[in-house]
Amino acid sequence: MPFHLPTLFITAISLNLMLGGLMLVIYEVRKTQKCFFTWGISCFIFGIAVGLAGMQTYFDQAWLTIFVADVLIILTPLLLLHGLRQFQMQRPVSFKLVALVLSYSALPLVLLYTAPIHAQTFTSVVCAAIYLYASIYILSIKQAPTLMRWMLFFLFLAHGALMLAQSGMLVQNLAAKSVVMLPPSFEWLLIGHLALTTATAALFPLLAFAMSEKRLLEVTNFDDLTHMLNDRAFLERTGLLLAKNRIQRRSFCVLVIDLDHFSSINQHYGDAAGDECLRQVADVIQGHLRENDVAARIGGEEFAVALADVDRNQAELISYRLCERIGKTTFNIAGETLKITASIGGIHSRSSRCELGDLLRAADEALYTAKSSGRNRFVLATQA
Ligand SMILES: Nc1nc2c(ncn2[C@@H]2O[C@H](COP(=O)(O)OP(=O)(O)OP(=O)(O)O)[C@@H](O)[C@H]2O)c(=O)[nH]1
Repeated sequence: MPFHLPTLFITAISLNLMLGGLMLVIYEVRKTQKCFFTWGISCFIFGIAVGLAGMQTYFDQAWLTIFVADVLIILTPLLLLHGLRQFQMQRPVSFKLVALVLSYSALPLVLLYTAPIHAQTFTSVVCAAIYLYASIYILSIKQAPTLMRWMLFFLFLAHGALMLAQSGMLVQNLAAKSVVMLPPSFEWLLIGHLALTTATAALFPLLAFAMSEKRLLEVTNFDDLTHMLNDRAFLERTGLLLAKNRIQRRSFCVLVIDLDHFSSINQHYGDAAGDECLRQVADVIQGHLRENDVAARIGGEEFAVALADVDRNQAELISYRLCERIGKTTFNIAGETLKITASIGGIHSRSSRCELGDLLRAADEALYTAKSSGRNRFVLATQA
């Protein structure tokens, strides 16, 4: 079915103006994310470029309807790529790459703009190269959710392939005076182009919101210093583990690990050294637990561990190993090696009715006993 070319142009312009407006609205509420401003401008520029290109048959000014239009068409994916770089780096990014590619592309267009199909072939090849590059670039944005990264990869790849197909078709019709004389299948390419632009533009805000959501969860659930769970997340996850244990009538153990005389590390080596020590202790703890166990930093130099489905012997063995491993680890801090010990208080419970608050209180009491009886040891209480 042949399409009416002016209708396609008008649809493309309106769609891009709408998408550009949407991006600017998002930028208005998320001023720190400059990428939305860049993507918005990219949509507007594409709308203007399509408008100029659409005037080819009505307005005999090739420098405007071909040269300027094609430069703007190349600028569109370049700005899209620039926005992705701003998004990835989360800081101002230099426009050097955009300026460089644009000037190298504008030079051949100065020679080609009197031959519309030749100019458009060149423009399509440059755009294809930028889209293909963007498809590889998006895979390097590791902080983006995997599914979204792959969706954008395929969209950019498809856009690059479409642009190559467009240039192939243009090469076969180099004798044509304008795109109006091209076969109807050319219009299908334009429709594909519109569909891909819309899908890509719709994914960008989702990408940014998914990232903010991820960051928010990190801030609320994880400790910045050690990247372990924080006390809030520990209570939440251990509560779930305990509920599961209740259903399966399995025994449960909570350990509270407190570093000994930690204030002296800060006093002798400084707070930064103390921080590094905490990070390394966190690694030691996490390296000794099973996949289903929950470990967290619940206070300054205090950690907690919830062990699901362990009998008393296993709980003792784990407590002993943790104490021994922390005590034996040599911490390399600011060129110096130092040692640190930990005291562990724990509660092993066989009751399916135990409450987390009670278990933590009992573990704290056991910790107090471990500290007052000399430190660098574990005390494990039992709740029937
Ligand atoms: N570097 C660093 N120090 C911290 C952090 N949070 C708490 N601390 C320090 O941890 C120390 C805890 O001191 P205390 O509660 O007296 O305990 P302690 O010196 O380990 O002695 P005992 O627990 O009785 O063996 C204090 O000096 C805090 O400043 C942190 O995030 N980084």
